[in-house]
Amino acid sequence: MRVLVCDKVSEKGIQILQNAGITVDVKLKQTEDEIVNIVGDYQAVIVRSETKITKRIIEAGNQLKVIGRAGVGVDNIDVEAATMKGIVVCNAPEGNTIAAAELTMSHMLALARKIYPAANALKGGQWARSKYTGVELKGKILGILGLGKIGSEVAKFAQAFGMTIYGYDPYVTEERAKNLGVEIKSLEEIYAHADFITVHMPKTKETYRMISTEQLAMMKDGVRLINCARGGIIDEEALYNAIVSGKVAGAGIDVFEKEPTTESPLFGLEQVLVTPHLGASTEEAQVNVAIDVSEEIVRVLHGEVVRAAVNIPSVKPELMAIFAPYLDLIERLGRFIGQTVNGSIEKVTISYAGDLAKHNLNPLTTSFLKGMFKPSLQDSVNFVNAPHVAKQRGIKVSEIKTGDTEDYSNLITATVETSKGTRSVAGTVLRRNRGHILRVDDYNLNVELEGHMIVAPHYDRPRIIGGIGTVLGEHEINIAHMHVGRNVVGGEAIAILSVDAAVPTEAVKELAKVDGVLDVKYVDLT
Ligand SMILES: NC(=O)C1=CN([C@@H]2O[C@H](COP(=O)(O)OP(=O)(O)OC[C@H]3O[C@@H](n4cnc5c(N)ncnc54)[C@H](O)[C@@H]3O)[C@@H](O)[C@H]2O)C=CC1
Ligand SMILES: O=C(O)CCC(=O)C(=O)O
Repeated sequence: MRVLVCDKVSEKGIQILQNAGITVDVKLKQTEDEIVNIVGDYQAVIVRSETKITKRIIEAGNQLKVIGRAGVGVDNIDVEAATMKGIVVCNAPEGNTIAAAELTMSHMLALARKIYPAANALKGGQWARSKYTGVELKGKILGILGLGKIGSEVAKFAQAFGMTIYGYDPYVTEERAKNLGVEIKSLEEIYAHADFITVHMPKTKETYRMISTEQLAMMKDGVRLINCARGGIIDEEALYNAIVSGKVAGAGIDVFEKEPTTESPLFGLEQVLVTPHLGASTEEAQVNVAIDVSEEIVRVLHGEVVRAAVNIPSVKPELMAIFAPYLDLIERLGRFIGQTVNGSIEKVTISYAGDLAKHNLNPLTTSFLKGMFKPSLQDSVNFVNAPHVAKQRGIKVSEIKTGDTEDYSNLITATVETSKGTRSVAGTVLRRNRGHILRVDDYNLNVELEGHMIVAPHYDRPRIIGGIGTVLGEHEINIAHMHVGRNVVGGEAIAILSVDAAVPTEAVKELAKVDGVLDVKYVDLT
């Protein structure tokens, strides 16, 4: 067996592979074409963040069984293409947490004390003390967006410096935050009060450029920002303008929208401290992630149970035939819920009625959790780690089994309680093994769970559905199906629309303004 190592990883990991009888070829800084030409000879590939494993490479990897990421983010790997080809993608989710949290603190301290411009000035022959007077961290408010592994460590470190921590993470409960000593706040509150803001979430459709001109304007004058997560979460052009205008006092940036890069307008500003994606670059972290990913690769190549795969279910083969359509249905119900609830999730109850209830339903519940977390965690949540992620966030998960199904051979009902209310959905598998949603809260309907959907609770009165249609029409979005559920004439109702294209944020905002519409959620099930 042969492994191709495309980015520099610790020798300790390579030794693990070699000790398992695997031939290791280290070929760094290869172009996509070069990798396409050789990847057919390998069963496994290892990368860090630099090399992109594209669909072309995956398609050329005829013998590929596993792609290992020596680190957390798998956004440089086409996970969907790998999954389609049955290739396991695994990562090393924990080995570099401390390294990234410590780099964040380094940026924070360096920004507070203007270390970078002061050092440059001194080396350039200027002994300029008063120009480089800084601020203290003690007594300041730190806003942490994303309270996962790294965000939580940063919270602990910053508390040791006497900072007050405000946190925002839709997937973390008040209780978990309290245990971390973090006060959960809305984004608006953090923007209004924080002296320092640091981001620690994956790059998703939701987080991409989530800090841009509008958000920067809401921030306290003289705020300092740090991005050691993913390039693009803070809009680079908007940040540049906010620093030039004096609104933002400084920024520490480790990651860039385009990487690698040696050119950026931000590089010309002395208030900006930049590092070339060094979050995980400590000797310790590199040993940790290389060991973790190499052990995982050995497990995959030896056909053993994998621990940190981001794209495979763990269902016994004999149950797979029964479970397959329901695994897909329940993951979609989870994705639907994950995109339509308000507030942080505290409790999940899944009720299984019908023949399914005879089996161990753990994989199905796990599939629901995976779907529910997907909108925020993207590919870093998987069948192996979804229950662990729920536990980490203090979310209570329970299953109820009953033989009675009313009208369907199997009916799955998922109820999610959040800090802001409860949402319940029910679904089943109908013709051609397609998943259908049959109930949302108290409203009965029957809609195929796929593609692009809009969920809009509203008052049951004239002109509202017309208003929704007009907004979609103005955005050239075609409505494929529409279902309206109501219980009392003239009371509250819900509209579920299946549309033919993605709904841009602007259109969602306009839909929310239609008179009588109570809430609007865009659900992407593509
Ligand atoms: N600069 C570097 O070299 C490194 C960067 N990273 C990056 O740091 C980020 C965080 O990593 P971990 O803490 O290990 O991941 P994690 O998965 O433990 O935590 C991510 C957190 O972000 C939260 N989140 C998702 N969407 C959100 C939103 N819209 N608003 C607020 N919170 C949201 C999730 O609920 C989760 O708690 C990842 O993007 C990872 O790739 C990780 C290691 C090194
Ligand atoms: O491999 C690296 O150096 C980058 C680490 C990283 O960004 C991650 O683990 O998400």
